[in-house]
This record gives sequence, structure tokens and C-alpha cells, in this order.
Amino acid sequence: MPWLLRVKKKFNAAHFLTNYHGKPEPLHGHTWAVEVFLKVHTLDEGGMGEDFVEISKFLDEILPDYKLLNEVFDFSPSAENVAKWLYERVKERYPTVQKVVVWETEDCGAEYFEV
Ligand SMILES: Nc1nc2c(c(=O)[nH]1)N=C([C@H](O)[C@H](O)COP(=O)(O)OP(=O)(O)OP(=O)(O)O)CN2
Ligand SMILES: [Zn+2]
Repeated sequence: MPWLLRVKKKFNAAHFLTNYHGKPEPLHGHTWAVEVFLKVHTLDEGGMGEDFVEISKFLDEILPDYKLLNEVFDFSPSAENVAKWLYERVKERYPTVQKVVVWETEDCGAEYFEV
């Protein structure tokens, strides 16, 4: 039976949607929150599927902290698009990733997963 491991991170970044109801959104910032979900089927001798610390470090390496997302990405940086980008990056390192959630605010976010 598998386990689903979860790791959360926050980062700060500015963005604007390039076409928000027909025009660019004003530039603004968020403390974004992300959560990745990894499926594991086996544990090591210490009882770990994957080391939370390593997953966390990997996220620190790739998350665009204190950046303007419109300069980092060649797509409109909505929560949906950032979730897809992050899923693809995480999958390169952790092929058993199941889902990535990106929260733009405490109340609004997007999940990306494959069906
Ligand atoms: N499906 C999506 N809808 C919206 C996204 C998105 O990424 N996916 N993004 C935005 C804006 O970027 C914006 O950040 C929404 O947040 P906010 O401006 O904070 O929303 P509010 O106006 O409700 O919050 P206030 O604090 O009252 O300004 C919009 N939609
Ligand atoms: Zn926003």
C-alpha cells in the first residue's frame, strides 16, 4: 500500500495576469503557498519514503522567491499555470509526484495533477 507524502512551502513574488478580463492586471504581490504530494510504495530503514528535508531543499532551489513572475515565465503567471509549471519541475526529480497545489491567497488556489 502506498503513502502520500506532503511538503508545503511559501514564497514571495509579484505578478500580474497578462489578460485579466481583456486587459493586464495591475502588478501586485502575494505570499504564495505551494504543496507537493509524492506517492511512495516503500520505506527505507529509517521509515522514510522520501526525506522531507530534501524535498523542502529542492523546492527552495526552484521556487521563484522575491521575483517578478512575469519576468521568470513566458506564460501568464496564474495560480493554474504556476501549479502546472511546478508539477513538471517536481516530476523531473520525483517521478511519483501526484499533485501540486499553489495558493495565491489564503482562500484561492489551483491544483495540478495528471489523469
Ligand atoms: N482562476 C484564477 N483566478 C484569478 C487568479 C488566478 O491566478 N487564477 N488571479 C487573480 C489575481 O492575480 C489576484 O491575485 C486575485 O487576488 P486578489 O487581488 O487578492 O483578490 P481580491 O481582489 O479578491 O482580494 P483583495 O485583497 O480584496 O484585493 C484573480 N483571479
Ligand atoms: Zn495575484
